[in-house]
Amino acid sequence: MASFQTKRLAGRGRCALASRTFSPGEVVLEEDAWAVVLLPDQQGLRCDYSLTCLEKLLRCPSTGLCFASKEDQKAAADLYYKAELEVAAARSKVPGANVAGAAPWCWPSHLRLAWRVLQRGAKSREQPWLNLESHWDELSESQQCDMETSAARCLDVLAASLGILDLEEAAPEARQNFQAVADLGDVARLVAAMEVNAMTVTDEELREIALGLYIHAAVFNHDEEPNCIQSFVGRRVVIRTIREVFEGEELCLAYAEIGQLSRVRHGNLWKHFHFRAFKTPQVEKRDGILSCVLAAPDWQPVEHGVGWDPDQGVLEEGAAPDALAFLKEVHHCWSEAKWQKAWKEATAGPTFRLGAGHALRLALARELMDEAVSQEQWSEALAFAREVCSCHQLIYPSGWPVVSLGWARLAKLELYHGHFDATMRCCQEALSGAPYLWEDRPVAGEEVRQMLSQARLEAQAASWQGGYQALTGPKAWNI
Ligand SMILES: C[S@@+](CC[C@H](N)C(=O)[O-])C[C@H]1O[C@@H](n2cnc3c(N)ncnc32)[C@H](O)[C@@H]1O
Repeated sequence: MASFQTKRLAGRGRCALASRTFSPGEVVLEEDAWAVVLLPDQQGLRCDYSLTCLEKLLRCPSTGLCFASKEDQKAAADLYYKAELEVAAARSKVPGANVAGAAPWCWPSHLRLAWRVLQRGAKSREQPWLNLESHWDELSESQQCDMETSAARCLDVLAASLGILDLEEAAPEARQNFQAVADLGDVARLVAAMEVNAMTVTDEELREIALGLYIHAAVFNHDEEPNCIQSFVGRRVVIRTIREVFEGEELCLAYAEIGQLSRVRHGNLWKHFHFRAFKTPQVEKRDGILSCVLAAPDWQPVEHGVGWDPDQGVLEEGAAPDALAFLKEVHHCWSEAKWQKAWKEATAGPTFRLGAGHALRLALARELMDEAVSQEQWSEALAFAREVCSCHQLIYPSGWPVVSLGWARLAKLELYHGHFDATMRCCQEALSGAPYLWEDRPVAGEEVRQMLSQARLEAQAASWQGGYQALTGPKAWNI
């Protein structure tokens, strides 16, 4: 039985409704991408097909695409790579003809994804994108015009990939493949739908690496308190429940960072997904923590804290002027990468300080932790890793992956410092907070379990010998 049924609900479009009751951590959907593209900064570092990160990749001289192995290259060839090679060949034979402008592998990520989706559809003569929400009617005329221009480019490239110079004279199979998807209006809607439906693919450490279209996962709506979470294993998405979900309840994901002030998140949801999100009591509470500024002499929160966002900086609306000036000063140091100075001002200033879960405090603690790790300053790294974990606990719901990853990193540093009880606590938090997280990260999960048993043994030995032994330093920083 399918885990969910798709139904249309007023004001929400298609929705995924649970077909039965689910326990926390159960898989509700596992799906291969219909198409994926690496983000520009990952090209040349990862396999274009499997998304594996490798030092040595096979590089295609015609397209610049890189692959981890001949098998990956072959799998990509069947899906999209052969078509892109045909485009490269057409471009080199007749410069400019039919394939004007930059090659598709140089296009912006969403358009590249649309092209790969279209190409696969032509080959299989299917158009699964016709069901996707595109918000076409809500786009401005100039946006629609841009989408149509992009659609025409996709169709030009598709024709080139099929060896079509003149449709009338094309080989019958190529012509039928092309005609199966050639409606310009539909392709323009496909381009628009990529903005709304593409999922950001992340690696084991939750870094953004690719964009993917997942036809079934695209049914899941957003919720401010989602009951499901997605993770990625190569090109595959795995969606799991993070709490108990009852039969008939809607299965939802978070489209945007929840450890961010709601006004920033809601603005982005409106801009990119065309719907209004509302504040829940938990969101109000989280907003208060993320923007809390403390004032001397008794270090009580100022009445209106000051929000901050890495892209938008200090958010002024409704803020107390002197607290605002304080945050601007800290932000100024942050923007100039003066992490230590910013941290001092933020946490040891005479008049104002940042609350324990303030968004800027978390951003600074993360920067300082990473910097200390890269410089192998392990006691600083430990101090900031602790800060990061305590900020996480205040901000994120339990079971959130970033929280468990934070605990796993801290465990490593605690172990290095011979703090075996703390290591055990961190490992247990990492493993129990989001047990499902480690299923998709078997190597990292094994590392956490090994740290836990090592810390247990060391703690026992220390209690017999009355002291701790020096340990070898953290090896790879891969969790
Ligand atoms: C990836 S699609 C999700 C499935 C979509 N409902 C459909 O009909 O295909 C994203 C779109 O779903 C709608 N949506 C998602 N979450 C929503 C929510 N919480 N409230 C209202 N609409 C939502 C918005 O139109 C959004 O652009």
